[in-house]
Amino acid sequence: MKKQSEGTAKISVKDLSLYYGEKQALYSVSLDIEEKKVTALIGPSGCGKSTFLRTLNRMNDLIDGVKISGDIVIDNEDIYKSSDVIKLRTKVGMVFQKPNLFPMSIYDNVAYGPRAQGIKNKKELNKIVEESLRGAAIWDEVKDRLKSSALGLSGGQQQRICIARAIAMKPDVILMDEPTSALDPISTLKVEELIALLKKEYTIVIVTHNMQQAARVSDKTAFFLNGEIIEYDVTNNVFSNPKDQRTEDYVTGRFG
Ligand SMILES: Nc1ncnc2c1ncn2[C@@H]1O[C@H](COP(=O)(O)OP(=O)(O)OP(=O)(O)O)[C@@H](O)[C@H]1O
Repeated sequence: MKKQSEGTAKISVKDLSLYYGEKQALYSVSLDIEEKKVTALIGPSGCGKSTFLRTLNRMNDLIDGVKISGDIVIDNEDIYKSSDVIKLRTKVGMVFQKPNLFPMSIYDNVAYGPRAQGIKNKKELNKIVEESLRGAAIWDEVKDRLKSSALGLSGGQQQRICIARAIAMKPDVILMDEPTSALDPISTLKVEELIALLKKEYTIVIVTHNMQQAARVSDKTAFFLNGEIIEYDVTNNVFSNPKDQRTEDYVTGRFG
């Protein structure tokens, strides 16, 4: 039973099903995602975690033959009924598995989105770039080389620049699809520390294969299996006191 004392739902998903052509990938998924918390999506390969994540900013719309039913309400607005996908993707930013910076300077990468939105004033752009890099805990490392190529940074630094690029759009929600799977342990730790800072301001949903990571960074965890949510609870309960045998088997490493 869901307790009423829990935080406010920023995102409310009801009865969401998704098909890639004939193949069903999500089965009537319902989930309330709390504001300014970190929600982890875990489960074995192919269970639908990334598919689910991508529905939250309509990234699946870009794939041919995708059919979606159900509702996703963000801030009282059904995102599949409103047609303004650009506005949605500004509000719900995304960070991918591999850093995907543009072959341009650090500054231009972070300023890219704001410029595309029409911001041209240099002072204003400088402010956004600095605030975003500070917000992504990488300002001190790059402040003296803002005009150098972003691709000259380490993978971990590049991923934090990707996070800065997302922050520069002033989103409410940041989706992260296995953001540390391509990183070494020290860079992973830095990104995890950053996630802990970011949740003061943003609602974060993260897909991870790394169970320790889910346990370290998230407040709530949803366990997916074959396109369904098997268990969704406070992270500590999912890992220490799971209600479903399948969750227990997964978190204790019996399959996956
Ligand atoms: N573009 C696509 N076209 C067709 N089927 C797809 C597509 N993307 C994903 N699928 C299928 O949908 C199911 C769910 O995939 P999804 O990538 O969401 O799982 P996942 O849990 O994120 O897996 P992983 O942990 O391996 O990334 C899988 O069976 C996958 O093969």
